[in-house]
Amino acid sequence: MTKSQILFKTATVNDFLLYIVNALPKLLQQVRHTHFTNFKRFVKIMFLLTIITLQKHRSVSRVCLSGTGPPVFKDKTNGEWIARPEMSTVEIKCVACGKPKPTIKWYKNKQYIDPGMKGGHYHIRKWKLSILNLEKMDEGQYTCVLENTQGILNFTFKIEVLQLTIMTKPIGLGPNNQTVQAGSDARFECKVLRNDLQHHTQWLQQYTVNGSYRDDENQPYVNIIQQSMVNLSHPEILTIKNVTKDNAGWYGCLISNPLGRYYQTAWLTVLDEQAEAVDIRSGGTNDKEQIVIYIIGGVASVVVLFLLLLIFICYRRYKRVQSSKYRNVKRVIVMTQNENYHPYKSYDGTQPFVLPTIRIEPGPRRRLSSDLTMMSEYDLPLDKHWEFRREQLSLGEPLGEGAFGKVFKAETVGLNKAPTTAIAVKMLKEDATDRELTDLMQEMEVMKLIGCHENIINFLGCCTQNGPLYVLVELAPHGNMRDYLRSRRPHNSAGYKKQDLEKGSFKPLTEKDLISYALPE
Ligand SMILES: Nc1ncnc2c1ncn2[C@@H]1O[C@H](COP(=O)(O)OP(=O)(O)OP(=O)(O)O)[C@@H](O)[C@H]1O
Repeated sequence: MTKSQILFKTATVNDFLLYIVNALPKLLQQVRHTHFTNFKRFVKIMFLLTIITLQKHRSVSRVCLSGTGPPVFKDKTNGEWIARPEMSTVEIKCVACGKPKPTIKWYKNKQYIDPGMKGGHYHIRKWKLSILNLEKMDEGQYTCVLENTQGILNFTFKIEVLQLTIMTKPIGLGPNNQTVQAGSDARFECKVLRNDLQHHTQWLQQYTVNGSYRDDENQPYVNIIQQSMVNLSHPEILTIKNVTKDNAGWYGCLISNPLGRYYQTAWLTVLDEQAEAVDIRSGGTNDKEQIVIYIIGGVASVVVLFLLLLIFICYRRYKRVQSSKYRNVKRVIVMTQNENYHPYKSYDGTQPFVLPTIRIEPGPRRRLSSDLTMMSEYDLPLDKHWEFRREQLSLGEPLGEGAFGKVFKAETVGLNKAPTTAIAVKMLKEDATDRELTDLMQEMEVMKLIGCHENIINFLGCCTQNGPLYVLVELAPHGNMRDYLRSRRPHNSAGYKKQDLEKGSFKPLTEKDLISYALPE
């Protein structure tokens, strides 16, 4: 036996034990499934030695008989139970004699193993079955069946795959430092993160000798205050009930197994009742501060709400003022003051006439009587000479529409001392603009300046007050000239031929008519 080997001579079942190797990693590189990062430190590895009990050899014959006979084992792997470590190779053989020469078949757990199957890790060659790179799943019963015409022979091996595991000392977590009030309970916890073997947990309390926690050999002075026992359900937890100031100090958790130990200490701080009282007082102070903070927060919220309300009220008032301003606006038609403007004189071409303009002025808007369906937002200048009372006017059918105005047929009472007179009334459309109003007024002013003539449609008067602007003109009984001429145009558009005109059912214009229109009377 060398330093790195151990030899068991004539091993017996009593040698079935756990063997722990304390070695440098470089000596252990041959062990499969081992990986070491620190090559300087010694490590402990545990091996399990398994002892296999052997069966008696059955009908194994080294010499084959020459005569006819059933299969007989000539050579066979010893034992029924074969244990091999993972990743190793196992080889079992069943060599048989017999005449005729027997055939061999292999079965795993009664399942036939096809010798022609490729890619697996079973290799069957003559009388041998080899299993390469053993895995846990290869465990099972392997049977060889030998057969000839004279008989049949079989044998079953049980193969077991052993897992080799590197085991370590326990790995733990905790305990942590604790701070508790005197009279309450302290609780330490020490978790076992890894443990490969049965472990033992102890809780130790360190004490001082001459003010020191350690002796001359730097070993702590300790008392065992709790350890694993059958009736202790949670040995990893240490509870110290009703702690006093004397309980303050170092506490250690010791977890040990055959490979080593884990030891960690934690400090217990015990607060006395005075400190608690101080704490309560400071807690009271905190409460007061919180109350002050709540009060300030509440007041601030109220102030913010008040400011928001104020802003809202101011905004509403502003909007009201704005809208009332708008409501009080009136549009005033202003005729530019010009002493050359003489509306009652006939226009001689030398005097400029004034253009009406619209000015927006603040002031209450005048409300019209309800019988006037069309409201007027305008203040038109009163021209007493031409102003006609609306009451003496009754509107009739529409005559036509222009670009900005519409014309209605109307009857007047008392105009030019006639009982009733049919006239045309020109007015603005509903959606007229300021510009269209001034245009209509301008048209009216021009007619006033032109004066009266028998060959034109004369201006008769106007309604400017208490309602929309009406411009009263003479009625053209045939409407406008274009429509009048078009409605009497011959259908063939070939011109006015005397014979065509006479044949027509309508009353077309004659050449005489056309000439009479062209010539001034
Ligand atoms: N005095 C009138 N007698 C009978 N019908 C009229 C009279 N004045 C206007 N009309 C009819 O009303 C229509 C519109 O007249 P209006 O004066 O508003 O527009 P226009 O002068 O024809 O066109 P624009 O306003 O675009 O210059 C005319 O085409 C005509 O058919």
